[in-house]
Amino acid sequence: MNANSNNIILGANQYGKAEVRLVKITRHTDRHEIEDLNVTSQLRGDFADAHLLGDNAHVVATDTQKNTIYSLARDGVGSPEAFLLRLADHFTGSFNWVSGGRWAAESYAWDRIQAHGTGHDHSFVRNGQEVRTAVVVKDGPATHVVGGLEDLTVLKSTESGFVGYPKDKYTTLAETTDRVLATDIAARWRYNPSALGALDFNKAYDDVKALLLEGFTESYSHALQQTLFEMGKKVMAAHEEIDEIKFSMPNKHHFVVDLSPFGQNNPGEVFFAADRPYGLIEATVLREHGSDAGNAWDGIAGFC
Ligand SMILES: O=c1[nH]c(=O)c2[nH]c(=O)[nH]c2[nH]1
Repeated sequence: MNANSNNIILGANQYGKAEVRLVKITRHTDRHEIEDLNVTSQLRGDFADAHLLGDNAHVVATDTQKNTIYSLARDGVGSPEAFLLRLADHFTGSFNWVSGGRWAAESYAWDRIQAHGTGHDHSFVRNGQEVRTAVVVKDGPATHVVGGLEDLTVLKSTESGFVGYPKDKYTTLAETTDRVLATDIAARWRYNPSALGALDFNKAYDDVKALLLEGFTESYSHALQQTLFEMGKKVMAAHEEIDEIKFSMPNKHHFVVDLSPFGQNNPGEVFFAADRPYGLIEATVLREHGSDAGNAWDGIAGFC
């Protein structure tokens, strides 16, 4: 123990406004567009005096951060990732003691209401399929962008089994070569920083989502672990700008109900869909020599 080991000092810190709900309607024509986000802004930099002395000279108020989110949205959102990058540039460019930060968004999709056979110009219905996520982390010169989605619920009614696992005195699970496989896909993917300038984030998002869904369907699943890896490999093979993808997926068990007390058979038709407990399968799929992740993953909870 050295003489100063009892000194108490300030460690990592960041602060900002969390969960700013923003709806942007673009009405350049009678056919309106809607963008719906939940945005969090957190600044990093020289904020020591605020913590140590109560001197707020560097503290860009969280209320100001909230107002900035709304003001920058006036010029359009575009994509969650592009919007967060604009916020990052704004704050680091406007205050020389702000060296970086973390900006995150969830976004919620809306579809046009189909009325009289066509999509309505200004009436929408929430598309509850999944929540899109985005995170921008800027620390000095490095900028990281992580796209993602969660709660994309999928199920395949066959072409899945689970056999060959170790059996001990606690094992009661019967092997099966035909079961229901269901999960809520949560995935986050990290873009190579050198690819950011040229990216159409909305196009990449739509394509990654489609590939994840295709990957889930494609081959016979020997375990959710195998299916997870196949899904990740498929995304990475098609998107060289993505260096890493993390998954967290519950195995939502569907138990075949014993109908024999009622004199009925049940060849995999009637299930008890248990909501808990569930298996929880998590893994990262990445390029062996991909870009350095830096601190891109800090603060992204629920993934390994
Ligand atoms: O796809 C699966 N992976 C597991 O690790 C597991 N464990 C279990 O009981 N069932 C399953 N299914």
